[in-house]
Amino acid sequence: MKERNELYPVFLKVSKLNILVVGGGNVGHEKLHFLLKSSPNANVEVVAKWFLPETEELALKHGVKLTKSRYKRKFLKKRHVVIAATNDAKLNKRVHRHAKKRYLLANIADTPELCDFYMGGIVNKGHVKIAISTNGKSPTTAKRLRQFFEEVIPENVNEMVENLNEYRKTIKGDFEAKVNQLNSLTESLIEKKEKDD
Ligand SMILES: C[C@@]1(CC(=O)O)c2cc3[nH]c(cc4nc(cc5[nH]c(cc(n2)[C@H]1CCC(=O)O)[C@@](C)(CC(=O)O)[C@@H]5CCC(=O)O)C(CC(=O)O)=C4CCC(=O)O)c(CCC(=O)O)c3CC(=O)O
Ligand SMILES: NC(=O)C1=CN([C@@H]2O[C@H](COP(=O)(O)OP(=O)(O)OC[C@H]3O[C@@H](n4cnc5c(N)ncnc54)[C@H](O)[C@@H]3O)[C@@H](O)[C@H]2O)C=CC1
Repeated sequence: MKERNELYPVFLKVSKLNILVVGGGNVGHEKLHFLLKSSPNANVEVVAKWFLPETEELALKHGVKLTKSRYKRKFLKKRHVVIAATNDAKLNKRVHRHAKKRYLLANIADTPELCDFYMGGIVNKGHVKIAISTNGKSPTTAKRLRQFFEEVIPENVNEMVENLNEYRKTIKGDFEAKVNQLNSLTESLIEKKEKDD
C-alpha cells in the first residue's frame, strides 16, 4: 500500500502547557513566530546562547522569557513540551535524549525521525483553525497550502460558527435530536453527501 500520513492532529491549549524552545536563531525564531501567531498566549520560554533582534522584539511583545545560556538538562524541569532548534545536531539529539527520559513531547527541528510531533502549517479564521502536515516530507508544500487556504476560506466562516453556537445553545431535546437539527440546518453547505459521519 502507498505510504500515507498517519499522524493524529490535536489542538493544544498551549497557554496551559510549559513549552521550552532551545535555540534562538532563524529556525528557533520561525518556530516561536508561528507558535505565537496561532497562540499569542502560549506559555513558552526560549533558551539560547544568542538571539536574533526580531526574536527579542517578538518575545517582548508576547511576554516570552528569553534566557541567554548554553542548554542544560535542568531547563527541562517542569516542561511539557520541548522544541530543539539549535544549529548543533549533537546538542539537538541530547535534548531529545533528555526529553525522552522525562516523558516530554519533543520536536527536534532538524531530525524528523526524533520528533514526537510536527509543527504544521496553520490557517486561522476566528474560531476556525486548520492544521496542515505533509508528514514531514515537504514543509514548503505545507506553507503554500496554508497560504492557499488563507485566500480561499471566506472571512465570514467565523460568523457561521458563532451563529450556530448561539443556535446550538437554544436547541432542546436529546443528543440525537440536536444532531439532526444541526445537520438539517447546514445540509445545503455540502453539495453531495456520500454518507453522514
Ligand atoms: C518535520 C518538520 C519538523 C518541525 O519543524 O516541526 C520540519 C522539518 C524541516 N523543515 C525544513 C525546512 C523548511 N521548513 C520550512 C517551513 C516550515 N516548516 C514547518 C514544519 C516542519 N518542518 C515539520 C514538518 C511539517 C509537515 O509535516 O509538513 C512549518 C510547516 C511549520 C513551522 O515551522 O511552524 C513551516 C511553514 C509554516 C508556514 O509558512 O505556514 C521551510 C519553508 C520556508 O521557510 O519558507 C523550509 C525550507 C524548504 C523545505 O525544505 O521545504 C527542514 C530542512 C532543513 C535543512 O535542509 O537544513 C527540516 C528538517 C528535515 O526535513 O530533515
Ligand atoms: N524544522 C525546520 O523548519 C527547519 C530546520 N532547519 C534546521 O534547524 C537547525 C538550526 O538552524 P538555524 O536556526 O538557521 O541556526 P542559527 O545559527 O541561526 O541559530 C542557532 C541557534 O542555536 C543556539 N545554540 C547553539 N548552540 C547552543 C547551545 N549549546 N545552547 C543553547 N543554544 C545554542 C544559538 O545560540 C542560536 O540561537 C539547522 O540544523 C537546520 O538544518 C532548517 C530550516 C528549517
